[in-house]
Amino acid sequence: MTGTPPTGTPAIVLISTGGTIAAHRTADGAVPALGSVELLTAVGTTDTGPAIRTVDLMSVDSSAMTVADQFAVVRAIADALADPAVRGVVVTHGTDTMEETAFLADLYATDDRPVVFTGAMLPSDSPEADGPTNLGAALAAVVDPTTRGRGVLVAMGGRLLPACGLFKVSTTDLAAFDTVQAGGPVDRPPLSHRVLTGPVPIGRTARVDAFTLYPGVSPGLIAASVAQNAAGLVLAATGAGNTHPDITAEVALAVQRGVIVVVTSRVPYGEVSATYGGGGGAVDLRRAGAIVSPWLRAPQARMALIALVTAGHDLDVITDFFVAHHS
Ligand SMILES: NC(=O)C[C@H](N)C(=O)O
Repeated sequence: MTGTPPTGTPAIVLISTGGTIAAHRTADGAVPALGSVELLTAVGTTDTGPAIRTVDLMSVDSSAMTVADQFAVVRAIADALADPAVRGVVVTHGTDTMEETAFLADLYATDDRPVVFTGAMLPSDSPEADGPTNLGAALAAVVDPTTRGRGVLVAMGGRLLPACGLFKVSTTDLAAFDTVQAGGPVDRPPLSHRVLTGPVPIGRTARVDAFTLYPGVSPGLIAASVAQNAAGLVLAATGAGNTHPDITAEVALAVQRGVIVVVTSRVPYGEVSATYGGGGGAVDLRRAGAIVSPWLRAPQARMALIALVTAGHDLDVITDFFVAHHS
């Protein structure tokens, strides 16, 4: 099943980036050590499925990934899919930021071929390592006809979930991910309504900061971010998108300076909506010029805002984008 078939021959492309799936335990903590060929060896499959072309892209803990690294992953997927003989792509990735990179890849996914991210919660040299099972599931998902056209998927702990709306729910469980909308995935806009159809950017991308809000949060955090030329801000507000009136006032100032502000929630599940007023409610934040993100939570909203601002989209397009990610 493995090998390095040349461009133009039917194949799955496996891109490795590091993470626990590739990690060995050391005296200084677990660190990535394995490349894609070693990951495949651990799966040990011997069936007669398509050959696998391997790409060792990077070897990092995903918590240490930069935005440039994340875009490099998305470019590697696009490079792989540029070969029409490629059936689909599997990406091995750390779980800490998998919801961000997989969603970024989903934003740029413009054809039906499956792209499946996977990782592990236990290092590869652990007796109960979950990586080989997860990688086997990801490889099987790529050749399963039912995964075509479903956007980027994540195979972990026996579950196959869409990247859109995904978040890490456990620091330890093998089924470490869930989706924000209990009962079903968050709708992705149809391919015909995609706004990120251009090439995946190379070089500088827009700076977007994200803050979790809480009682007593200082509006100065937002002011400092604006002073440091953030192009966008994502606020993980309390409840269904609410905060203190002082934050609303600072948001209004940021918006006046051309900063795009997206309000989401620090609560894991459920819709964020403009329901409450009182000066700090999502009704007020929206009046101050913020966009309310109904379903995308802060890590994914931030990736979307980085991609949309970098592509030069204006406030109307960006507002429509968030609204289109509905239930
Ligand atoms: N389970 C994991 O993969 C966690 C690891 N720190 C990473 O994200 O790379």
